[in-house]
Amino acid sequence: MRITDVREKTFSIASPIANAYIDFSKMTCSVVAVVTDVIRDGKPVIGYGFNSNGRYGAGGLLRDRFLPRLREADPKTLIDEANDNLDPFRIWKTMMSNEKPGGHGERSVAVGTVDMAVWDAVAKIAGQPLYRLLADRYRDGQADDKVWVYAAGGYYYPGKDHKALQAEMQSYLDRGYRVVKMKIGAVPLEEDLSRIEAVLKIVGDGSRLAVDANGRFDLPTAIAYAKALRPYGLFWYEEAGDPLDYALQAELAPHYANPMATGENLFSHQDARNLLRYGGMRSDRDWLQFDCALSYGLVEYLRTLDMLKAQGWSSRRLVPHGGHQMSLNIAAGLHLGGNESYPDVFKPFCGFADGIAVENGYVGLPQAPGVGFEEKSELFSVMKTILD
Ligand SMILES: O=C([O-])CC(=O)C(=O)O
Ligand SMILES: [Mg+2]
Repeated sequence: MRITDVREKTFSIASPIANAYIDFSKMTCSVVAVVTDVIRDGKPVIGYGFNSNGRYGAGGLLRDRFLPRLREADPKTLIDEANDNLDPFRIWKTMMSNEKPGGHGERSVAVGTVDMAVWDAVAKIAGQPLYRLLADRYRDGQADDKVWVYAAGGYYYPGKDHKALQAEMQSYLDRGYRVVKMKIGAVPLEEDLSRIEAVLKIVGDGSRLAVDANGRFDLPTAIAYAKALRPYGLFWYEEAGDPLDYALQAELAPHYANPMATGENLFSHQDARNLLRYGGMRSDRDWLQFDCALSYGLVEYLRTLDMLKAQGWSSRRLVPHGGHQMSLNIAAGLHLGGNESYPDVFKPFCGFADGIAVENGYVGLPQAPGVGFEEKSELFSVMKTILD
């Protein structure tokens, strides 16, 4: 068994939306295909992966360093002999050879993208949906058959008034979501409060609305928002300050007793550990949003899960950023608290398999082998062009 080809192609996911920190007018996304010589249903098994929104495609890093290392490796060193499959851990080690620790930068995006494709291939070779394979290997066969998801949107874009924001949120509720998320921090506090109140008129209760500042605030601004948000009893207050400013997060906590969330821009288990060591995050109410696709993949995410356990955190406090099917499989197979969903933005990389509806805030998973990309026709028709 061997990898016969591995390819990357960069796609545009540009749109006019903006959060408090960036607009997405030039956003791109890498897709990777890992082609194997294993035949299933008369065809070679091909694993696919892509990187999450918010970080740009990693084609340069992939072409310069990570894909050549895989191509040059002795195929025998990439195999899991016990399971007669590819070995994601050995593949990860090969990709990371001659890489110094620390300063994680964005190579974690490149490696995370390949890692997704490798796990997709591994599950296809095993003939199982990925979440079942993960539950069998790591959770005594116990998988969740549905996953809690929330609808992320509420972006700023030119000309978007309260009415449009309310219509967007109403449409998420109409599609079965119970909790929605909106952006804050790109306009003055008073204006954000009026946007929030407009959305509360639609969702009814603060416990059904999360807000996301995308790391925009300094400590005084984060505290001013905390004080203003507190009475609403929101689902969570996300990424108030710079993702690496653990002291800010810790100093904010006493000002905000309600749940907070952060972690989407921490790309390694060491950075995640620093958040738990120094960020004042509270294991009884706060949420952690590490996204495997941006942070060295599931091989690294398993280390993060071990670290979390050692620090006394439940895996149910994890709700990954990114709204992709890979994290949905991880959530179901490894017992996370839920997953993000983007019903309308970042198409076609957002959303779940065709014909699987959100019901009362929960979504099921397709039963096809792999991550389930082939079950999402709009996405797969784009993904497969990488091999043309
Ligand atoms: O706007 C973004 O960069 C995405 C984001 O923060 C989220 O989904 O939580
Ligand atoms: Mg966010």
